Amino acid sequence: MNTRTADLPPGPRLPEWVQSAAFLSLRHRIVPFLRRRYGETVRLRLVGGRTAVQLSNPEHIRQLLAGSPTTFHANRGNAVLRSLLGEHSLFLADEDEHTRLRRLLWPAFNGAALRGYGELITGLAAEDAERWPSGVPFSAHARMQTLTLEVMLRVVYGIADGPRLDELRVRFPELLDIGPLDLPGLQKPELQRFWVWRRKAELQRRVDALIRAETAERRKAPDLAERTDVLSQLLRFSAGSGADGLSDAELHDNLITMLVGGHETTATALAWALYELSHDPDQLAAAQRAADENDQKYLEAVVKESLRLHPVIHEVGRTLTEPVDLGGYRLPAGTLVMGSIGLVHADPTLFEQPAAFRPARFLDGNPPATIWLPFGGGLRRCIGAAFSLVEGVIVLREALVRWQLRPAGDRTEPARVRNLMLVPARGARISAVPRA
Ligand code: HEM
Repeated sequence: MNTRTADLPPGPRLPEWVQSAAFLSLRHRIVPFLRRRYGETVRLRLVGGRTAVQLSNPEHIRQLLAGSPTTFHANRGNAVLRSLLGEHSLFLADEDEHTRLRRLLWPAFNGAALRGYGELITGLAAEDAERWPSGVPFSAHARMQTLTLEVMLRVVYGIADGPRLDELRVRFPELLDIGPLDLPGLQKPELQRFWVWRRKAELQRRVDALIRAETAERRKAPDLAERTDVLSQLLRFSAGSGADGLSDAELHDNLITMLVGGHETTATALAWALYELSHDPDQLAAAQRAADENDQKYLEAVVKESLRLHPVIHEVGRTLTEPVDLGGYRLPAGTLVMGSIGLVHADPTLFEQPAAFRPARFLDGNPPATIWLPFGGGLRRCIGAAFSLVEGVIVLREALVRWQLRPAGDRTEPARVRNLMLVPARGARISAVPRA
């Protein structure tokens, strides 16, 4: 390895708070600039004296993601996420705790389990597509958010019609809408007795109570053995794993984690896919043909290309527990090392014409996993990756067999940061008329 023992990589000299604020709110614009200005490995200084290093060379990112879990911690356990997700979240766990939780959650995401979700998702996607407005511009992002929330409620949580479902439909989006004003309350629980933070804390308590009530009922459900939703499967697997099974608190925290990790991410990927197709008659015709023939491979390529061109998560990070040689530098313990998914996906040496939307690039054998990174990688690769691809294929099929898409504006929609994700800044507006 080309290791220097000298300093950290070069990077901007602006004050920490400027670098942090810029990175938090404009990362997708700043990161390409930093790459051009300082090279493929760049240092950032964040508030609290924290050093971050951004990698854009795929081989360095591969080393980051394949690194030992004792050296490369997710360490996402900052107060904000901990307060929202709960201390037993897979997202926050490291080393043995992470391995154990992942083993207990995995059976609900493997191939056999995924096959069981298809029918339910198809029903929800078809029902939604039947209700699209005709000939009137609408936000594909808002529409897809409503639909993927419904998938979460019915397919992941397995909640049946009734007052609990109605209430969660309203409360979940409120809970997940986290603006800058909410952050102090999440970081300092003592503030939760006051002002807007009190309302958010009450909301979280109410959601917690609803999930606990659902879980308690489901445990006793007479049809638990036959149910295919994620929660029911986890309850069954857990009961079968003896004392080592998921505790109630672990189950609860990871249900919230799946909601946070899987709802808006999938909605965003689908919204961009519909937006891109609406602007490209040839790609739309190819995708419609695939929908008519139920060519799942092609439809999956559409979702994958959407995630390449518009990665929802712009970078994936690990914190070093000891010094590591990476990217040509000896990085000290405590450094937050980020692999830039956005830069790799936009690299013309890796993807021909990277700014073009071309699903076919995913047909003749996938691009190597080291350069298509929307779900991160290594032992922590997104546990819901296959789930969201299955969902994406079904939702696209049900929409495209029914609707002719049309653009509702020019093709210049930028992304903006929302809840740590990159989402379409203007909602990915499209219009649709029934297919002839
Ligand atoms: C297009 C949709 C999605 C995208 C782009 C996405 C992206 C990601 C990324 C980048 C990570 C971090 C991986 C890493 O650190 O290497 C992650 C982790 C995770 N995702 Fe997703 N995700 C999506 C859908 C889902 C769904 C549907 C679920 C669950 C139902 C889910 C649950 C999780 C969980 C629990 C983790 C933590 C995994 C771990 O630390 O072991 N995600 N996701």
